[in-house]
Amino acid sequence: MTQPKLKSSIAILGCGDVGSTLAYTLIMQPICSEVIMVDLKKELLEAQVRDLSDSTYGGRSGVKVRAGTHKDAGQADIVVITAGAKQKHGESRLSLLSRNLHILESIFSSMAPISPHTILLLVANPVDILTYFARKLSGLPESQVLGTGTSLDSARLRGILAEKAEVAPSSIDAYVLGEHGDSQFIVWSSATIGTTPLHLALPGKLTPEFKASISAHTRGAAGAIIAAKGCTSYGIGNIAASICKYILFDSRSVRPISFYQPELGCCLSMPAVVGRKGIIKSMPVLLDETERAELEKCASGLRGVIEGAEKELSADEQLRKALEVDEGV
Ligand SMILES: NC(=O)C1=CN([C@@H]2O[C@H](COP(=O)(O)OP(=O)(O)OC[C@H]3O[C@@H](n4cnc5c(N)ncnc54)[C@H](O)[C@@H]3O)[C@@H](O)[C@H]2O)C=CC1
Ligand SMILES: CC(=O)C(=O)O
Repeated sequence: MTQPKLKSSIAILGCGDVGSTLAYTLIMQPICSEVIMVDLKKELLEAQVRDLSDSTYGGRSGVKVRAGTHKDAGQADIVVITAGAKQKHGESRLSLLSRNLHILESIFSSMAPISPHTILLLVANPVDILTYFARKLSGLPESQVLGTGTSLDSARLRGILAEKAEVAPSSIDAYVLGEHGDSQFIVWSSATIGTTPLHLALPGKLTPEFKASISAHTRGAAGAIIAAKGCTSYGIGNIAASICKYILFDSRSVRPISFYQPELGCCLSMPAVVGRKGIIKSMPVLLDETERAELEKCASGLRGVIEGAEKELSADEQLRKALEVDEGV
C-alpha cells in the first residue's frame, strides 16, 4: 500500500537576492513543509541555508530548509527558477536572454528526470521567453509550466491606483497583461475599484496623460528600484510565494500569469485560474480595440525574440555535434 504524502516541498533554484527572499517569505507564512535551496555557489548556498534555518528556530513555522542538488529539486512539488543573471542599471530584461537561456538549458539537463507532477514556476528574466523554453526543455504538460509574468506589474499598478483613488490596494481590480517587459499594457477598459468602473471612480481623471504616466510608472518601476539598490526582491518574493500558495492550497485564484498562448505562439500574461495542477484554465478577457492591438504587437515582438533564440540554440547544438565528431565521441 502506498503511504499518503505528508510533505509539501518547494525547490528554489538560485539562492541570490530573489531566491532567498522567496524562501524567507515561504517560511514566514508558512506555505510548505520543506524548502530545498540549490545554487552553483556552494559557500553562498550553505550560508543562505544556515541563515534561513536560523529564522525557523524561534517561531512556529516548522518549515525545514535544506541544501539540495538539481536532481533533488526535480522531485519537488514546485520548482521555482530564479537562477540567472539580473539586469544592471539601464539594461533591459531581454538583454539577459542569451545568458539565462544557457543557464536554463543546463538546469534542465541536471534536473532530469523531473517528476511528472512537478509544477515549474519561472521567475528569472526575460520571464516570458524563459517560460516558453522551459515548457520545451522540461517536457512537462503546458499547464504545469508558468511564469510570474505581469503579476508583479499588476501589483505595482494596484499600488499606484490605490494612492490616486485613496482606497486600499486590495479594492483595486486592474491588470497589466502581455510581456513582463517594455511591451506590457494596462487593461484600462475593464479596471474597477470594487464594482465601480475606473472612469466613474476617478471622474475626469482618466485622461491620456494620466494613463501614460501610470503606464510609465508601472513599466519603469523595476528600473528605478534597480538603479538605487541593484535588484528587486521583496515584491517578487511575495508574488512568487503567493503563486506557490495558490498551487499547493489549490486555491483557484485568478491572476495574470505567463503561460503558453496557442493562438499567439508565445508565452505571455493573461488572467488564469491557478490551482494544484498549475494553470487550471485561462479566463477570457474583454479587450477594447486599442488593447487588442497592444496584445498583438506584444505577442509579435515576443515571437520575434523566440525565433532568434531558437536559431541560437540550434547553432549551439550544431557546434556541439561538430566538436563531438572532432573529438571522436
Ligand atoms: N520575474 C520578475 O518579476 C523578476 C525577475 N527577477 C529575475 O530573477 C533573476 C535572479 O535575480 P537575483 O536573485 O537578484 O540574482 P542573483 O544574482 O542575486 O542570484 C542569482 C543566483 O542564481 C545562481 N545560479 C546561476 N546559475 C545557476 C544554476 N545553473 N543553478 C542554480 N543556481 C544558479 C547564481 O549563483 C546566483 O546565486 C534575474 O534574472 C532577475 O532579472 C528579479 C526580480 C523580479
Ligand atoms: C527585475 C524585474 O523584473 C522586476 O522587478 O520587475
